[in-house]
Order: sequence, then C-alpha cells, then structure tokens
Amino acid sequence: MPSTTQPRRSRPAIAVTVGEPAGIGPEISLRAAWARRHEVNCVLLGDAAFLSMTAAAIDPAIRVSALSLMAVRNGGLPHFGPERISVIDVPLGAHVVPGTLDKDNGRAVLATLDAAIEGVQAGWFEAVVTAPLQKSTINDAGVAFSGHTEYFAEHTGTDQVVMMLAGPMPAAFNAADEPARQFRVALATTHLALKDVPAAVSQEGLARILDIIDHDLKTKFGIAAPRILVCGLNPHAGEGGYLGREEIDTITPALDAARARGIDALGPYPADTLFQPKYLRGADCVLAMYHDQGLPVLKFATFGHGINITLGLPLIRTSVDHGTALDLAARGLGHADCGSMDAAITAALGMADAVRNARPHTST
Ligand SMILES: NC(=O)C1=CN([C@@H]2O[C@H](COP(=O)(O)OP(=O)(O)OC[C@H]3O[C@@H](n4cnc5c(N)ncnc54)[C@H](O)[C@@H]3O)[C@@H](O)[C@H]2O)C=CC1
Ligand SMILES: NCC(=O)COP(=O)(O)O
Repeated sequence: MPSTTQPRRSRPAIAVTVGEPAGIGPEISLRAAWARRHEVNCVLLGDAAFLSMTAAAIDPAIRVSALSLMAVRNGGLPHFGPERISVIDVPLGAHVVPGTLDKDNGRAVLATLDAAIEGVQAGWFEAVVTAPLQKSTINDAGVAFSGHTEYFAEHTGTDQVVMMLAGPMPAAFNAADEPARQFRVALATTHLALKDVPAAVSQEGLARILDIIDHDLKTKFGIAAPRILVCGLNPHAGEGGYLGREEIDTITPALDAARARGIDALGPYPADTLFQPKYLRGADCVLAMYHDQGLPVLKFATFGHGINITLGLPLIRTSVDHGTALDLAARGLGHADCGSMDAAITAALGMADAVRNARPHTST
C-alpha cells in the first residue's frame, strides 16, 4: 500500500476549551482563534453568551456563532468560513467577575473538557488546545481534580500519560550553525505533593514513561531516534547512595532496561548541572522526576512561548505554559500575552500533520 504525505485539510478544525472564565483563558482563546482564522478553524468550547460579550469588548469586528452541543451531535460541525468563530455553547453556572473565582462555574469548565474529548472521538476535531483552568475551583465545586493531564487520561481510558513542556531552545544553547531547536522537558510525576514523589517513581512507571516519550517523539514530532536525558531524584543524583538510593535502586535499572529495548535514554544526571549546552545540544527531551525539578528551568528559558503537551493520549492535546493569571484578568482586557496560546495552536496543527502523514493511505 503506497504511503504518501497527506496534505493538511485546508482549514483543520481544532477544539479550544476556554478554561477558567474569570481568568485570561477566554480572552487569549478568542484573540488567537481570530488571528489564526484563515488557517485553522478554532472551535471554542465555553459559554457562548459570555464569549460573545468578551469578543465584542476585545474587537467589535470579531464575529461569534453559537452552536448547541446537541445540534453538533445530530448534524456534525457546520463548515463555516473564516469570517466567524464557532462556539459550542457550554453554559456557565454563575455570572463572571474577571479575577474572582466562583465555584459555581467549576463544573461547566469540566463540561468543556468532556465536550472536547467527545468531539475528537466523533471526528469533529483533529486536536484539543486547552486554555488554563483553576484547579482549586474545580475541587471547590466538589470534584476531585488535579489537572487536565490526569483528567484527559482518565476520561480517555489511558493508564499512563506524560506531561511534557516545550519551547524554543535559547539561542545560547544552540551551536552557531545549528537550526533552531525545541527545548523539551517531560515529567515522571505530575501534580503530586513533594512528599509523595519518591514512592511514585518506580521502575515499571519509568519504563512506561520512557516508552511513551520515545514513541510520541517519533510519531507526533517526527524525530527518528529521540535522545532522552534523565534526571536523578536526589541532589547530585544521590551521591553514590549517600544522598538517597532511588538512582541506584530504581532509575538506573529502568534506564538499563530501556536501552535494552532500543531507547536512547541516558542518565541519571544531577538535575542541577544537566541543563547546560554541553548536555542539551544532543538531547531531544529531558525527563525530570517531578514538576518543580524540570518546569522552572523550562519556564525560565521559554515563558510566554512555551507549551504543554500530554503524551500517551489517544488524541492530541496541547496547552499553554501559564495559568489563569487572575491578576491580569482583574485589570481588564488587553494585558495578557497570547504567545503561548498561539504556540499551542501551532503545535497542535504540527502534531495533527505528523499523525496524518504517518497514517498509510491509498491514493485514488
Ligand atoms: N494548563 C492549565 O490549566 C494551567 C493552570 N494553572 C493554574 O493557574 C492557576 C494560577 O497559577 P499561577 O501559579 O498563579 O500561575 P499563572 O501563570 O497564572 O501566573 C503567574 C504569573 O505570570 C503572569 N502571566 C501568566 N500568564 C500570562 C500571560 N499570558 N501574559 C502575561 N502574563 C502572564 C501572571 O500575571 C502572574 O504574574 C492555578 O490554579 C494553576 O493550577 C497553572 C498552569 C497551567
Ligand atoms: N504546570 C503545568 C500545569 O499545571 C498544567 O497542568 P494541566 O492542567 O495541563 O494538567
């Protein structure tokens, strides 16, 4: 069966969940969807009346068309042109005061995630991009929730996913003759109290995480032979066992086993000295053991242009590298930077292309 590169659909449809309504998510979603409308059909999932009002306040030229979820279920996604942004209406529970959280809106935020998953599974969307939500508000609404990453895993029946953030590699970390590269940091554990991290790092878990990173970098990012550098858990990667034994008992055996399966994974490296050009030049991804071991470094280098990607899902999900920025939302529209949302949309399109091109098809 011949396999040829499949052209991108002229205007692919992706779902954009607008996140916490009192934060900057609705604004950056509308701005990015409007700015990119000729290239991509960003279908917003949120409260249509609230988004129409917000759109009018951002720019009266923005046109919004409300769709009911039921109508899309029955008739599919209508093929509107780029002169308007489609919004699938997921009504909020309470009036929105920018910058002020209201737990009565928590469940509606979750309902946008459910609609996005349904839409990808039904073939309406090629990918999902999520604007930031407030994890505490969902919990205040009575739903135990630790993040999109875990929610998408659970609601797609996926046992193991990997959170990876990525952004442009700082110029100083590139050789002069080298093309621009991405700086990627994946996490072995996600939203977990620090005291629970050591017990959550296991040989079996690391095996699955390394397999997912290797697989997804190949299939969704087109990297033929990904090299993954792995951090230790303890200071100085355990200092030969004197500062902790996880490197000896867990991480090193997991890396030996991964290499035996053909995965190019090296380490464990002391995390405090790994993030320097000498190591990063040859790496496609760094695997950190926990959230605040890897993400401060990545965000220091790329904040505002970085993205968050969930690897291992049966769908494409990208997100911004920042949170709800309630402080900015409280000040009114026009203060939030859209760079990360824009990058998340670009990445989702690129991943959708890679997946489409990897699929064998017969020319007719
Ligand atoms: N993907 C998601 O849903 C994410 C959600 N969060 C949630 O966001 C909430 C707030 O988190 P924080 O730690 O306060 O981080 P935050 O990213 O909301 O804010 C940190 C600082 O960065 C600034 N900032 C953030 N985004 C910006 C933008 N687009 N343009 C300009 N400045 C920006 C804010 O004004 C603030 O000073 C938490 O509930 C957290 O769980 C955090 C990260 C990702
Ligand atoms: N620091 C990243 C973050 O908190 C985003 O989490 P998620 O909601 O994408 O799972």
